[in-house]
Amino acid sequence: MTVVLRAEDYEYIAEGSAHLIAAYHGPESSVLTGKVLRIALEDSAEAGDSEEQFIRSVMMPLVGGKYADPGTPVPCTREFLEALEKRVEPVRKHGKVAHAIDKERPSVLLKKNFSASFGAGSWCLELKPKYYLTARSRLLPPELSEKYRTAFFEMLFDRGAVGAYNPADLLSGDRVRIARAVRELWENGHKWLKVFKDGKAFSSRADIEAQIPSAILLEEGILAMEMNKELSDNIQNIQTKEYVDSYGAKLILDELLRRFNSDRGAIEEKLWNMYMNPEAMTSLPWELVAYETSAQANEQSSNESFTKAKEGLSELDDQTLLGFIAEYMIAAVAKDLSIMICLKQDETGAWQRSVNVVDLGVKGLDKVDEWFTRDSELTRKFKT
Ligand SMILES: O=P(O)(O)O[C@@H]1[C@@H](OP(=O)(O)O)[C@H](OP(=O)(O)O)[C@H](O)[C@H](OP(=O)(O)O)[C@H]1OP(=O)(O)O
Ligand SMILES: Nc1ncnc2c1ncn2[C@@H]1O[C@H](COP(=O)(O)OP(=O)(O)OP(=O)(O)O)[C@@H](O)[C@H]1O
Repeated sequence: MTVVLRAEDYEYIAEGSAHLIAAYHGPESSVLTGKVLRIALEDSAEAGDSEEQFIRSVMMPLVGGKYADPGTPVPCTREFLEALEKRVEPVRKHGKVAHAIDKERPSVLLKKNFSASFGAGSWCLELKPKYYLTARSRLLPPELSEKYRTAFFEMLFDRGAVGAYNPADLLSGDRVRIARAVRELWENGHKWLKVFKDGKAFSSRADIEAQIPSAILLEEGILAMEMNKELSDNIQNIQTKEYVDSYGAKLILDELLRRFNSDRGAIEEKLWNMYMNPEAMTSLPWELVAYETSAQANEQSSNESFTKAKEGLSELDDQTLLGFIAEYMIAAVAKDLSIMICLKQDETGAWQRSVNVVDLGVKGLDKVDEWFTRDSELTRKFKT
């Protein structure tokens, strides 16, 4: 699709470590009104086109097609990206790492603006239902067996990071539990709950309260989550399926690197073929799945099952190993997605509500080492 993009028509919404999102505020346009641009930052792994394909083929069937928008790639010029960078620079709130806009990209993604689905007067609550994953495989050494019982967020909670927030509450479909999770994030001022008005993020809870009582806003958000239990169930299913954990993923990746002469590019390419043919994905064979927690209580049996599973890796074919990695990478996307709850009160006082999901882009294989190191350290530190 070809459209004329002008930097002066765009306002900054937000950014992560890989993309910057800018909303259209220009003259009425059948193509651009109500849309955002998702613009790659330097060092972001994926290109716009492949992200759109990944979201369409892999993530939309999993989260539910009506909740997501894969976007449409549109060509852009270097001049546009330079002008846009100049325009948004003074208001940018960088992610964990600050990156410039990647001016070499030939296209950007045009997507629905889920922070302002109802136009002017829209409020939006952005919730990140992080971190559900618990280990499910025998490819976890016995010394890290705490992971069989403990979800990632609980380990962080133990370090005082997120109060009593529990993503299982947020995704439960039960109003009381959802309220507990949402209020916890609100009261802790945690970044996994952000608020936007007309597509602009607030920088403090006090600024929000000055415009609307938080009790009203949160209540509407909680109700929207309760009414969209189907989405919660879908996200929960992806986050809690039987995956290898980061330790298992690293072992499998190392095995694949040996087979493909240490070429991550070749593995990523094969993985990509798999993403585009999801029916080719296999499920974890029972030999690699643990589940019986009694085995964990018995250290000898646990040691044996780990050694056996680890040795067994070399006997599994490439397709099976790639299938484990593909499913693990998909779970990693699901643990980092955002739910955008858009709300608007009409003249009669009634609220309109829409619930959508963003940040469904594919993650690069180079992340596995980072996740492995962090998970292992966190698990070892937990309860010490
Ligand atoms: O590593 P985590 O769990 O802290 O999550 C990162 C996020 O941190 P946060 O949830 O805000 O604490 C981080 O969010 P911010 O940039 O801090 O807003 C990103 O979402 C990052 O994903 P990616 O590397 O850009 O694909 C996320 O990284 P991965 O999901 O790739 O690990
Ligand atoms: N379609 C959208 N409509 C409105 N706002 C959006 C949309 N997509 C993303 N955003 C906002 O922009 C932020 C950054 O987008 P996103 O998370 O997709 O960036 P990223 O850099 O790829 O990811 P990460 O946060 O994982 O680094 C989101 O947290 C959300 O606040």
